[in-house]
Amino acid sequence: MSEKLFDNAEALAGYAATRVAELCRDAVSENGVCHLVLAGGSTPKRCYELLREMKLPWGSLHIWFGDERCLPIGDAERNDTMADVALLAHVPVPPDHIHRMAAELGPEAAAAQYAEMLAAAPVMDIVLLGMGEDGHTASLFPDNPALQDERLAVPVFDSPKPPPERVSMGYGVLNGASHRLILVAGTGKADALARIRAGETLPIAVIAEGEWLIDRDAMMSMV
Ligand SMILES: O=C(O)[C@H](O)[C@@H](O)[C@H](O)[C@H](O)COP(=O)(O)O
Repeated sequence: MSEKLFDNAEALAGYAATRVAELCRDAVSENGVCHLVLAGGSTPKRCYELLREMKLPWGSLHIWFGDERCLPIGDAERNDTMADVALLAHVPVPPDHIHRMAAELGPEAAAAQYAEMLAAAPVMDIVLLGMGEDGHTASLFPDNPALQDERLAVPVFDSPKPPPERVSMGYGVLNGASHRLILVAGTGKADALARIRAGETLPIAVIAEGEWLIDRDAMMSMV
């Protein structure tokens, strides 16, 4: 796995935005289109705010979501709401190129619908991922049955991180993508990073080769 270490979260976000822009341009110049999977949570927000200022072929981008929380449309805690506020409301991605998870329908119905959309979609070009303090990524949490679900999109119940019901892309889609960028910032993530380095197979450790972008706080336990 390739790792880049940053002095702070702002530097990490700045590099991540530049790298995403570069990969998007590459995909569009090669294939005429770029399928970009956004991460949820709080870490990527600053990256999205910086990305929206960049010159990108926005009309050629398709936006997907790595996971979504089963909350009403527009709920402030939804991952697509964060993406809208930080990025999508500010850039001219065609609305029909934004492929939202219908998480408001509940885990099973939303996962079935998104799995159908993914089955008709090409391989994702870029997947952005975060990591939780327990080593989860997207909504694939430790000891959760979703980890063994091989569907393209999977229902998630009993998430230890609220809300308990979610939908997530499965490992097949995440690992089948052309590029993965994993954004890890903050002292809260140091323990999970140390456990992964010690060989623990936390959910994010099952993610295929990717570019790990880590800030100094998250590396604290390594020094
Ligand atoms: O719905 C979510 O919460 C995210 O998809 C989740 O996987 C997130 O990426 C990690 O929990 C890290 O979250 P932070 O970036 O807020 O630390």
